[in-house]
Amino acid sequence: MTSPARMRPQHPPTHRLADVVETFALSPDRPLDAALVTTGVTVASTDVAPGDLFVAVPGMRVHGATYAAQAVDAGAVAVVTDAAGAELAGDLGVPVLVAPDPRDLAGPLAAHVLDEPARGLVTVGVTGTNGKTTTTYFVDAALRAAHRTTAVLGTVELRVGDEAVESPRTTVEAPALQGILALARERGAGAVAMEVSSHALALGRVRGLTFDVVGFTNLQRDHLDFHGDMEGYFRDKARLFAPEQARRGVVVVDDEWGRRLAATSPVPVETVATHVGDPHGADADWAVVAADIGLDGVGSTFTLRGPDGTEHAAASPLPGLVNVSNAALAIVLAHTAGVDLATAVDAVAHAHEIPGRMERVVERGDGLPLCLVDYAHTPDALVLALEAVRPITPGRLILVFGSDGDRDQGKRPIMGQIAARLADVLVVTDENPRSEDPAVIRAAILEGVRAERPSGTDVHEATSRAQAIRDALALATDQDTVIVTGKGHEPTQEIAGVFHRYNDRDVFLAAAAAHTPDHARAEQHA
Ligand SMILES: CC(=O)N[C@H]1[C@@H](OP(=O)(O)OP(=O)(O)OC[C@H]2O[C@@H](n3ccc(=O)[nH]c3=O)[C@H](O)[C@@H]2O)O[C@H](CO)[C@@H](O)[C@@H]1O[C@H](C)C(=O)N[C@@H](C)C(=O)N[C@H](CCC(=O)O)C(=O)O
Ligand SMILES: Nc1ncnc2c1ncn2[C@@H]1O[C@H](COP(=O)(O)OP(=O)(O)OP(=O)(O)O)[C@@H](O)[C@H]1O
Repeated sequence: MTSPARMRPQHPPTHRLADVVETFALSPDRPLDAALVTTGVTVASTDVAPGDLFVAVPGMRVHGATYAAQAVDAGAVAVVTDAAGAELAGDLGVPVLVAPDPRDLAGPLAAHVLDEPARGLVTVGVTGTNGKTTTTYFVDAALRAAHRTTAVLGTVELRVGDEAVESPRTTVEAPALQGILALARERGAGAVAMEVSSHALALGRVRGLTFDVVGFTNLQRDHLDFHGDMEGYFRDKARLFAPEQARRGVVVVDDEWGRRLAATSPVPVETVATHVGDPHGADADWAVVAADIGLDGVGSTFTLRGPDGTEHAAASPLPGLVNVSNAALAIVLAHTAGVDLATAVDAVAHAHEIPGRMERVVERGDGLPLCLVDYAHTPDALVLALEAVRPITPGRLILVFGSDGDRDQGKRPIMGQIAARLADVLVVTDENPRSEDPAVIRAAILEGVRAERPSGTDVHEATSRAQAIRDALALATDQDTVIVTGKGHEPTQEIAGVFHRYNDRDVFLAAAAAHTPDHARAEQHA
């Protein structure tokens, strides 16, 4: 698979270094050779391509200037940094260009050097605590119906047209983002949909990009270690709704944070209320006025009232009311980004599977249960996932799950308790144990399970995640649903510092292929 660092244009433009220095009022440490040119920008020495400007930013761990010599060895033509960085870097044999805030500059600098790639693209950004990935894929489905080639960027992957690479994080660093946008433009893409994390907003990763439309899903308690408190978290999210970042916005007003954002946003916003019967729906521009579980026994149908009062029959292809919310937001986002409303409604209803998000890996039938993979790894998300799957499960709900090591320990028994309350059969296993003893993590989960289900009936434990999936399939009939939660699309499992190639979907498919359905078992015994 291509490295994210290689998601760059093949034929980048060329800019004279002296012009860049003048445009951004940089202070060079020496007279500049008029022949010096640059063709790219990066903040990571490991990603330098010959011709790049290396922007050395002060980080939380280390100053990027520590790696300036490596960047120059890899072909960087100059280093942009602050005064402290210039001192750290010393004499590198290439110009050192000083700026007061190199982190803030990295995005605009990359956009300039790559000739403002976003200008030729329709751009949609989605932020919020939950639902970013799902909403972004729904938006991409609608954009694809209107623009033949699109790009979609987020937690799961960085995809331009048919080429995809694993994503290093939800929102990549600013110069990497501009590089991907330039690649998208080079490949003839018409539109880009991307997730914008709160970390990205706080760390300027989308600086230099003014989105055509941005969306807000919701705000729930999360990442307070980084943002300090809910006010700080909200302030960072709200940065996306500033005029230099977005032309227009669409805000889900189901929670108080969304209502506050809509009321204070400096850019024009449309509001969407997605809870049927919520009194805030009356004031919202768009509102979900009816919703029913039903589409193919998996998704939901719903009615979306528009600003002119017209009602539109719409559908979400994923189970659960949260996905009605995500689908409604995506439809309005795509429409605001120029997609005809009927086209957006139809495209979202038929959106392809989203890797690891309620992904249907095996369909029910021929002795096999419905097999789903979901990313739910918090107590709230686990409740939503199990509640969404119950109505489409004629038999038993079988859950394979665990909990991460080196992360929130308090949630382990809570997840166990929720699982025991909402699922019928449990297979407790490992997620990413990291540096912790996996048995200790499972024991904490099982403590919560026992609190809810002291009998221990239908509770199993498996020391290997792949074995847990095989065990679950062996227990299931075609009336049951097996759902594996926690890792979603993840391509690796982290155990004791080693990332092993591992993916729930692949294991599920292999186990299903090897599975001997009930009726065949009965025939074999006959
Ligand atoms: C808080 C945060 O996001 N930190 C990220 C940030 O750290 P930092 O700026 O403090 O950088 P640093 O590690 O001190 O290094 C300083 C500079 O030296 C450079 N460097 C460093 C090493 C080297 O060999 N060469 C080199 O050039 C780095 O690229 C960086 O520019 O830049 C680093 C380099 O790109 C990231 O590794 C690091 O992500 C950390 C590991 C991380 O886990 N980030 C998470 C929290 C994050 O961003 N998550 C959100 C999603 C959250 C969610 O919604 O769940 C995301 O968008 O993914
Ligand atoms: N609109 C929503 N409101 C509340 N919860 C949601 C919503 N959409 C999805 N979820 C829950 O959040 C989980 C993550 O969904 P999704 O991946 O789309 O969100 P995300 O914002 O990208 O989160 P992450 O960064 O963790 O991937 C899902 O398992 C689902 O249970």
